[in-house]
Formats: sequence, structure tokens, C-alpha cells
Amino acid sequence: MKIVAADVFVTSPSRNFVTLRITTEDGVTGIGDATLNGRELAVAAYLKEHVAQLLIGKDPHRIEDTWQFLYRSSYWRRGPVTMAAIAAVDMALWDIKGKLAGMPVYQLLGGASRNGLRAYGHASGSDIESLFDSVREHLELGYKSIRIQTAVPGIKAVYGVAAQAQASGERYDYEPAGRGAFPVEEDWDTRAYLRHLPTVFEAVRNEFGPELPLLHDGHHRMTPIQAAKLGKALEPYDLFWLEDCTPAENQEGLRLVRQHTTTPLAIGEIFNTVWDYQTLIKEQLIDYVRAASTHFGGISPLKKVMDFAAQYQIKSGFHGPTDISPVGFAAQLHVGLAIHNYGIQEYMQHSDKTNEVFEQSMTFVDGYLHPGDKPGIGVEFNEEAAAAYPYQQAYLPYNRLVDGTVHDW
Ligand SMILES: O=C(O)[C@@H](O)[C@@H](O)[C@H](O)[C@H](O)CO
Repeated sequence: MKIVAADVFVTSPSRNFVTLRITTEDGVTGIGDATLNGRELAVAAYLKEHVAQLLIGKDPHRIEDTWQFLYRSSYWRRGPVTMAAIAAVDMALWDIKGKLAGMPVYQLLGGASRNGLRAYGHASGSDIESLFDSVREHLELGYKSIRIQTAVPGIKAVYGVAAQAQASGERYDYEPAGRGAFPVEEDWDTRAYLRHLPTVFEAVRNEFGPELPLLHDGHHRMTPIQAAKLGKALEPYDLFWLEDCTPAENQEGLRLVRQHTTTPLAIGEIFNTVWDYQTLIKEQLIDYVRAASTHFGGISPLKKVMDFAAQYQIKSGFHGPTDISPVGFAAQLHVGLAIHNYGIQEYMQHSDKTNEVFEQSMTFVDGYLHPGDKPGIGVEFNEEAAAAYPYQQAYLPYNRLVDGTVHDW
């Protein structure tokens, strides 16, 4: 069997998505997600100009061989653009394999290790009352674990806090990428944040009790010693995890954080390869792997990093914001269902427009996700609906400190 076509689609139903569709000579199709928030067209060009023609004539069954060929033959390894492109090919080939086998992808990865996947949602508020309302809303939706993000007094805009109530069908807990020709500038003050956050967690614990698993995302903005201080200060509130407490590229920095706190740590949404996790896993500097299938080279390497992490009792906590398309999201649900060391899945929920373009078969019932039992990944791409939503330029925001210095966002 041979691949006869590889088509790339860029569509913007509420937000931008890059999708690859591979077609075999028998007319079987597979789809993959190549969305890289704010840099979508770079991945689309990488796929269209450099990868599509290499796939024509290849045997779609040879997933590992095609992955290694794309990774090694380019010579220039790693990086988010390359790895998102390879991820889309990998997912599309798993999708095809599942369709040909008549099985959902999780069956091909070893079968289900659990009945459903525990998910967490994003509660946020500009003050304590609106935060409590948001937590209640998420509990009503069935979430059994909740991420807490709040405004910080004195700071105008903070990562993770929904700016306004969304219109019906546009349920975004938080959508950071703003449409426009230049990134929005936000401000930041770490000392104000460090003073404020423990008081927020104290209030949430007092209101919602000790049982509810609570998470928080530091979004790369602290130095190791600041992160250590925060982890320690949050210990009385028993967090499920503190995420991205420091910029991820400084792996050694986590040693310092670890020396000072028992708050569990999650990191890695900006990682692209298994090698980015080498030190963190071998030295047990983290508790949860935050990779996303879309930015990590697809289903194949995600399964590999989790098997490596399993030897160190490190669990999954795959990145699941709305900038991972329903295809990439479903792809990692299959991995999560199959692996033994599943931890939790971030789940923000896509908009109605997105769901019109990507018809999903996954379910979210009583706080648990399931990828569904359709052969392959279980998502259908509606090309006609996609064409009605052309690409729109969008950028993630960036931060400046009070003196004008650019800071991690
Ligand atoms: O934990 C998360 O979900 C975030 O860190 C993301 O929302 C991140 O900001 C976006 O994926 C950026 O595109």
C-alpha cells in the first residue's frame, strides 16, 4: 500500500489550526495536528514545501521508519516547527493504521489500562468571588480537579485569567493568542505574585475543603529560588501540582526547587523531544510530564517518554489547551488510556465552531475523558467547514517588568 497525497489545511474556527491529511491509494485517510500557536504558517510551510512530497509512494504502515526518516534525514533536529510537522505525520499514520485494523489507536498501543481519564479544568477570576464562581461552574461541568489562576493586585493582565465571560458556544476558559498584527504587551511583578498567591489558595481551601485536587501554573515566570519559595509557601494547601515554575530550558534549576519543597512539579509543555526530559526524569526532578502529542513528534514519542518516565514513578499530565486541535487532543487521549502511568489530562473544551470543523468522538462524562471506539484517532476533518474559516494572524502576548525589561510570559 502507498501514500498518494499529503494535504495541509490552515483554518481558524475561533482560533488557528494546522491539519495534515494523508491519503492512501485505497482512499483511506488519516489526519494529524501540526498547530503551533502564533507560528502556524511556519509549520504549514515546512509540511507543504519540505515533507509532503517525501511521503508520496511511502508505505503508510511504516510509522516508526517514517518518523526516523523525517527526524534524521533533515539533519536539523528538534525544535517546535520540525517536531510539530513530524507529529502531524505520525498521528495521521496511526489514524490510518487504526482505520485499516478496524480498531481505535489505544487498542494498538496495548489496550485500555483504565475506564476513563481524569481531567482538570481552568478556573480563574479577577477577584476571590469571581474565582469561586468559576470553580463552582467547573464542578457543575463535572470536573473533579481544578486549576486555579487569579489576577494579582497591581498587575493589569495576568496569564491564565479569563478576560471576560465568553459568548455561548465560545467557551474558552482562557484564550491567550490575540488576533492582530502585533503581540499584546502584559505586565509582571514576581514579588507581588509571590505575596498574593498563597492567600488565594488559603481562601480556596477554606471554601472548597481539603479533598478537591487543585493545580496551578507558574507559566515560566520565576527563578529557581523564587519557585522554591512558592512551592514551600503552597505546601499547606496540598497542590496536585505546581506547573512550569521556572523556564523549562534550565533543567538543572529544578534541582534547587526540589531541595526545598515537596509540592509536586509538572513541566514540559514547550519540550519537543524525549531528550528534553532526560535530566528531569533520570534525576526525578519532576512528578508529571507535560508534553503534548502535537509539539512532541506525535503519538510514538509520547508513548516512549511515558515508558521511560514509568521507571521513575513519574506520571502523565499532557498539555491540553485549546491550541492543541481536537486531533492532537484525541491522539494523546489514546496514549493516556493505554499507558500504566497516567496522571491527569488538561481539558479546556473547544468552541462549537472548532467542533464543527473537527467532528470528535471523544466523550467527557462525570469528569472523565474517553477517546471513543471509532477506528483510528476518532476525529473527522470537515474540509468544507474548514474553508469557511480562513487563517487569521494571531500572536501570544509577552510580558514586561515595571522598568520595561522583557520577562517570561
Ligand atoms: O498550561 C497551559 O495550558 C498553558 O500554559 C497554555 O495555555 C499555553 O499558554 C498555551 O498553550 C500557549 O499557546
